[in-house]
Amino acid sequence: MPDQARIIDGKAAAAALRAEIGREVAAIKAERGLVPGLHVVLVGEDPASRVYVASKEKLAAEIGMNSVAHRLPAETSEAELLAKIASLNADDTVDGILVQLPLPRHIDTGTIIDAIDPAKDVDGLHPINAGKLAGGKNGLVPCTPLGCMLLLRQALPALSGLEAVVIGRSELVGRPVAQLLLQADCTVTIAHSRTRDLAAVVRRADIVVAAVGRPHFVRGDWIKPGAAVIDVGINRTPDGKLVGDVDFAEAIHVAGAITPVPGGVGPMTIACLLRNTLTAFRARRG
Ligand SMILES: Nc1nc(=O)c2c([nH]1)NC[C@@H]1CN(c3ccc(C(=O)N[C@@H](CCC(=O)O)C(=O)O)cc3)C=[N+]21
Repeated sequence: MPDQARIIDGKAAAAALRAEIGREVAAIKAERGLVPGLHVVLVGEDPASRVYVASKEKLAAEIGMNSVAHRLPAETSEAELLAKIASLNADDTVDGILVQLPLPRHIDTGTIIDAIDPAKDVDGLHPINAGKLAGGKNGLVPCTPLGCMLLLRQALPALSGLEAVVIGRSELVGRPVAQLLLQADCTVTIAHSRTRDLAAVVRRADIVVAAVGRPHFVRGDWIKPGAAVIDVGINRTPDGKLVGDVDFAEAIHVAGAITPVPGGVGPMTIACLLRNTLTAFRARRG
């Protein structure tokens, strides 16, 4: 075995995926005069959210989509946000709606997500889409889990029968990525903060997906030699550096393949948002 893991280049994979979507958008425009539309709604001034929304807006525009960011003040009421969503639901030129999370505390996230037309829910968070995923019938699938699977398929020729351990059980990542791994015929374990002897559970895994939100949480000696490691964590250290949930410096000497942070799952998440917008366009407008 080589003494260093293959680094899975999410930045390159995301650029290739965006280029492919861009070609499809151009063909739709040429053949039908239609432009898929992505609308991102941001409430408030959270600096990280502003950066993410600007990046989504820019990348959607770059591939020729109609890209609109709706920036609403922090004091926007739940009723006002619901009215905004209702108007986007009713607008036929809107294919994808993403409400950037987290929302200000006075707005109930579940109420807002439930109000999005499931056919336009490019985040894949609406209970209809989550329910379809749990039943193995995909509607719109959450972007980060989709990105994880695309990166995993680059690292491994076949997933069927492999042991996968997902660390984290969030609605946004842990649960949906576990469903996708199950669809790929992996044997799936969802581990979390109450899991006993987590290190021993992770050591069984041919595939590790770390989505806990704690810097350097997964240690090198938890990794089975040769395993594929997908690091979903985006943690900012006190000195402003981005680090994942996996101790990369340790894990790289044990894993067979590993995603870096930055440059791994993050860029794929945004590329998959654009892919979902195209998927929603096709499902709605043929
Ligand atoms: N409704 C909703 N859907 C989301 O999908 C959603 C959200 N809200 N709220 C916040 C989280 C976070 N998220 C990221 C997307 C891309 C990068 C990304 O591209 N990261 C770069 C680095 C960017 C940097 O330098 O800050 C990288 O990992 O290489 C990170 C994080 C989507 N989220």
